[in-house]
Parts: sequence; structure tokens; C-alpha cells
Amino acid sequence: MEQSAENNIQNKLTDSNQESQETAPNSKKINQKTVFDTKIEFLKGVGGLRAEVLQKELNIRTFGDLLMHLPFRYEDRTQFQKIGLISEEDAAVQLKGRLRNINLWGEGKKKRLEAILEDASGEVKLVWFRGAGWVAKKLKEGHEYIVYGRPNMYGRNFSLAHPEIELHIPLEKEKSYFQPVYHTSEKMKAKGMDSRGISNLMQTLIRQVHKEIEETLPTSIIEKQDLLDRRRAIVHIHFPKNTEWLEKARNRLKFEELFFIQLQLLQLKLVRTDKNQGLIFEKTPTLAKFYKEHLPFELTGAQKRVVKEIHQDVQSGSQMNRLLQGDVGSGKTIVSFLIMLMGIDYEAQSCLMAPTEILAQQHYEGLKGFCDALGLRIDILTGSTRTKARREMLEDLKEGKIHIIVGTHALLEDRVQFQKLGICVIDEQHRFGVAQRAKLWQKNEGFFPHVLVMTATPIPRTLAMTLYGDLDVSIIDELPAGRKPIKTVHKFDAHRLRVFGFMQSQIDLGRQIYLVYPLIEESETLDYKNLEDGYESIRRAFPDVPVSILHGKMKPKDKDFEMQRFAKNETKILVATTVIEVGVNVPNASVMIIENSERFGLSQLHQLRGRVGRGGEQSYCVLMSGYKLSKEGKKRLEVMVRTVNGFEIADEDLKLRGAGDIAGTQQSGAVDLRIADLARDGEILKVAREVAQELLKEDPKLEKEENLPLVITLENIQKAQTINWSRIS
Ligand SMILES: Nc1ncnc2c1ncn2[C@@H]1O[C@H](COP(=O)(O)OP(=O)(O)OP(=O)(O)O)[C@@H](O)[C@H]1O
Repeated sequence: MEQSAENNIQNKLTDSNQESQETAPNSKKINQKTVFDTKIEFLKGVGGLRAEVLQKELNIRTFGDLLMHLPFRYEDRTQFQKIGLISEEDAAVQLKGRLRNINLWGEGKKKRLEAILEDASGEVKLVWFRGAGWVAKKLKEGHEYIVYGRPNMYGRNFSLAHPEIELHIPLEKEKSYFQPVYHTSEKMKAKGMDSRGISNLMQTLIRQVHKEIEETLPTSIIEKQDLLDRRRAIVHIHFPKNTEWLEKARNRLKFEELFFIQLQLLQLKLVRTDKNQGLIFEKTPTLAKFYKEHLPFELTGAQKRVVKEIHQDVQSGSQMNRLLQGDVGSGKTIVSFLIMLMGIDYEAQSCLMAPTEILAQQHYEGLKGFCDALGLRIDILTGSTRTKARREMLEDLKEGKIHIIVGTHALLEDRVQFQKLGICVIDEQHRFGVAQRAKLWQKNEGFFPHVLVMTATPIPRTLAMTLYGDLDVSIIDELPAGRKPIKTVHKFDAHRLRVFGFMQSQIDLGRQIYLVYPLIEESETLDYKNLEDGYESIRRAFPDVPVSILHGKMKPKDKDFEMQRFAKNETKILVATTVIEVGVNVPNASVMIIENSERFGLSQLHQLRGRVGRGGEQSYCVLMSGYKLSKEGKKRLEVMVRTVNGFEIADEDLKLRGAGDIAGTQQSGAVDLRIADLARDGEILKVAREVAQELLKEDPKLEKEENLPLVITLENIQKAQTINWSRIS
């Protein structure tokens, strides 16, 4: 059902190239084979067997692929940790010492190799399981080795499992004090391609091809941005003379990587704005009427600004493709309704797609009153809509009798047809793929609906620019007036009784409480047991308080029933799994208690916390945990206690987890960067985007002679992506 984000970005980028092909007359001059297309087996020192391993293990097929297999770190041969001073704080250590007591024992898969590395300050045990026999052959008793790895404490001593190990060659004989370290695998090592082996191949390759390394950027950009030329960047990324050159090389290659992504996304945007016509909604009397007579509160400045921005979009004649980012509780729903009203006077229908039934239901109920007041028809379509009702609804929708339809991905089905779909609002986009978004577009013939993607999951700016770089972005960075910042505390499980006391005092004040348990799929049964035990203990602790329970295994009908009871203030405590994570809105609930909070990611904690603080009362979030916390878990809880700002939290999340992990697995691969790091290279990304914007402004079709390198590179990227694409699909 869900298209992977990897497909998603590939798709996006491939699309952009396809759409831009006709705009690139320069492309006729290219497409010749180069030395970089040469099969890797023809490199001296490789041959058929090694080529096969390289391809299987690292997908290296050509000279070009190997050249872009970049070192992941460098050994500074002047810096070693004293063995006796290894501490638990060390994530990884580089050691130099003499090897003794090499001991290979066990049979077959149980084979194990151990050795002791010692220097003047102490000794440490080295251990290998996989490939033990092969490593053993390489090691010589009494020789000096350089070892790199992660120390682990066993009993009272440290040991290093599967460290990288190399015979120490005295410095004078080395070409550089700076050695590149490449990713390899056990299978590669078995064929003599450990990091040193790869480095040797790289030297051969670079000697052979470095003159052919072509520039990919126009001279004007290189000069203005003070970048290293590509040839030198590649040579120095593999074999840096010193830190300064390494930095320059890195900077150049990071810029290039981010620049080409931005260029493609911006091209896609440009072509779309040029080609895709959207309906024009100029005058908006219904919207004005609603604004004057029915809007229950004054809009915040940010909400007004966004409505204005969008009104400009829908008058432009082009299809709108906009991302609306707003922190939790910032009031996106009402904005989406105002947008949908823009089409009403032009007989355009709207749809609002939510990722879950609970959310769809909530949106529907929230908007129903407004629609009734305006005499508009709104309906809801989800997986659990009954057949007869569905049939009638689909007919009415096709005949244009329904103005707004709210639903889940059931809306994407082909049989859902509109008379004239003018506006699509997609809530929580990251749960839907680009292809799904495109499905909604195709529901009209000859014109495109305007698309507004809403997300409350704080996405770091750098990531948003990469994932949604083809969309315009609006931000609601202001909470409705009168909201008090949520007070957040971290409590250990041992203090539960005090927490119960606090809960009681809040209930006495008339407030409601969420109590959330984590749900991790691998131990689902255990998790449900936790939830049920939690529910029982709450029942015992608060015998007179009505309590609801909500989890993903319940039938939609029952879920809805329990949710409604809580929303209507009939129950005071809602014990739930993370089904309530996104979008649930019960303003009277002012306390969020999160059990095992160390098991949640930062953005998820932020989302959960966002369920409170939605009314005028002071709200609280209590993060429960045991005493034993990982370093990262502790850091996450500290961040939560420190700030309520979603964007700040998102940046911390990115730093802690890395881009691939943000928003779970859905986006892994989507930001598969070779050298740039979105957590650290925000500044380079910003510049790269600006440069790409500037360039397309001056030469939208890349026709200028000096931009030929760009056209060639884009073609090459497209070629590579086509290969990836077919491999994935
Ligand atoms: N300008 C405003 N003044 C006062 N209350 C507002 C305003 N805008 C929205 N609200 C109210 O704030 C609450 C949160 O709004 P909404 O549910 O739209 O938030 P959201 O941005 O969708 O947040 P989330 O992503 O967390 O669901 C709702 O009860 C809504 O009625």
C-alpha cells in the first residue's frame, strides 16, 4: 500500500528529469561512454572474482562506482589512545600495540579467535567470531599492529569485538599520515579487499583516470562559491594531504551532492508551475461569510498569513503544491477548511485525506458544524463505510452533490470520482507516498486540483528541503493566544505513587488525562500485556473514576466509541497505545503521562505531548522511565524537558538519530546521501538551494553553453536512477 520513500524520491527525481528532458537542448551533445563506464573487472588488480564480490557486496560495477566509494573515516597515524586509559565513554578507539597470545579455537561456525594487544600502559582483548580463521592467518605473534574498534566492558576488562586491524608500518615509510578507511565486508576481506586493499585499488584507479575526471559544475559557481575543482576534490577525498585539503574536498563534494538534488527538485517545480494548470479561485464570498459570521475565534497572525499565501496560489492559474508545516496544536485544521471554502463559489469540490480513521472521523466532526451553518454537504469515506452508504456517496460525489469529502486512503480508490475536484488537503503527508498524492491529481481530466500537504511532525528544515524541495512551504509558527507552555517533567517509575496523587488532583480540578504505553512490534504481545496491566492498576488506583482504553487491535467501531466517550468528558482517563499519536484533539485533556518514555523517539514524544496544551488550562506532560537509561534515551528526555519547540526538537532528533531514521523506516533511503549529512550540513544545503534557484532563474532550461556540465550530470544521475529504480520495483 505504501510506496517506500526511496521509490518516492527516486520517482520525484526521475520525474523531474523526464519532465525536463524536452527543456534541455544541450542534452543532444552528451551520452557518450566514458572511461568511468568501464567494468570494474578490467581494473588492474581486480579481475572476475573480485569484481563479482565488489558488485554483490557494495554494488560497485564500474570504474565510476569505485571512484565514488568514499572513505568513511581517516586514520590519523599520529594519534593513538593509550590502552590503559580506555574508558566507557569511548565510542571508538585507535590503538597501537604488540600482539600476543593469538588463540584460534572451536570448530565450524563456533570458531573463535582471541588475541591480546598490549602497549606500555596496559592490555586489551581482541575477539573475532565471523571469519576468525581468515583473520588468524593474517596475524603474527609479537608484531606491532594498529587496531580500531569499539570497546566493550566484559566483567572488569575491556575487549574489542571484530576490530579493524592492520600491521603497523613505521611512519617514515608511509606516503601520508592520513590513511583513508573504506567500508568492506568479511567476504571482501576474504578476497584481499580489506580497507588497505581497497585503498590500493583506489590508487591504481586514480592514477589511471584522474585526468578524465570532468567538472560537473559551471566555472561561475566554482569561483563564486570558492570550491575546489572536482578532480582535485576526488583525489583529496581519497588521499588527503592534510586536514585542510580534506575539508576542502569534502565541502566541494557535499555541495555538489546537495546542489544536484536541489536542482532537480526545483526543475520539477518549475516545469509543474509552467505546465500544470490549476483552477482559478479569485472571489471568495462563502469564505468571507464564514469568516465574518461563524469563525469561533480570531485567527493567529500566522494562520492569516498562510491563508493569504494560499489564496494567491489559487488565483495564479497554476496548480498549487504547497506544504503546510505547523507545530502541534497550531491550528492547521481550520486553515485547511478555509482553503477548501475558496473553491466553493466555483463549484469545486474538496477532499481532506487523513492517515487514520480516528483522525478522519475527528476532522469530519469538527467541520460538520461549520458546513451545516453554511448549508454545505460534507461526508466521510473510510474503510469501514458500509457498502450501501458508500455506493450512494460515490454517486453523489460524482454528481457534485457533495462539497467536501473527508476520508482515509479509501479516497484513493479508482471508483472514487468527483465532478470537479478543486482542492486536495492531505494531512500528515509522510504517511502517504508521492505516487499516492499523484493518484488524487488524476481524478480530473485536463486540469489539476490544488494540493495542500499538512504536516505536524516537526521536520528539520534541512530534511524538509530535501524531501519536499519541490513544494512551496508555508509555516504556522505561532500558537493561538492564551495557550500556556506545557510543563514537562521526567519521573522514575519508583515515584509512581506521587504521580497518581498528581493525577487525582487534576481530575478533581475537572481535567482529563492521557496515559500512553509504547507499542513496539517485535514484542507486541508483551506490549499489550503492559497496556492491560496498566489499565488494571489505574482501575485499582482510581476506583471511582471512569477510564477508557484504546489500542490498535480494537475494531474501528469500538475505538471510535471509546474515543467519543473520552472526547465528551464521560471518561476522565484514557489509557492508550500510540494510536492517539497524531492529531487527536480533546482540549479539556491537560495531562499526558507517557510510560516507558525512553522507548519513544523524540518526534513521537513531541506528537504525544501535543495532545495536551490545546485549551486554556495549564497542561503537563510526565515522562516515566526506569532508572536504567541508555545515553541516548537520557538525552531525548532531557531535550523534551528543556523545550516545547517542535522545530528545535526536530533538529535534535536529526542529530541524535541521523536522517535515515527520522519518521521511522518510511523515509529511510529517501535521503540516501553519499557524503553530505543533513544533520550537520544545513548551511551547505541552504547555499546549494539558493545557487540552484539563482541559476534556474537565469537559465530555466539550462541552454547556456556554460551550463552544459550540469545537463550532462543530470543525464548521468538519471541513468543511474533508472537502474536503481528498476532494481527496487
Ligand atoms: N486562532 C485560534 N484561536 C483559538 N483556538 C484555535 C485557533 N486555531 C485553532 N484553534 C483551536 O486549537 C485546537 C488545535 O487546532 P488543530 O486541531 O487545528 O491543530 P493542528 O495544527 O491540527 O494540531 P495537530 O497537528 O496537533 O493536530 C483546536 O481546538 C482548534 O479549534
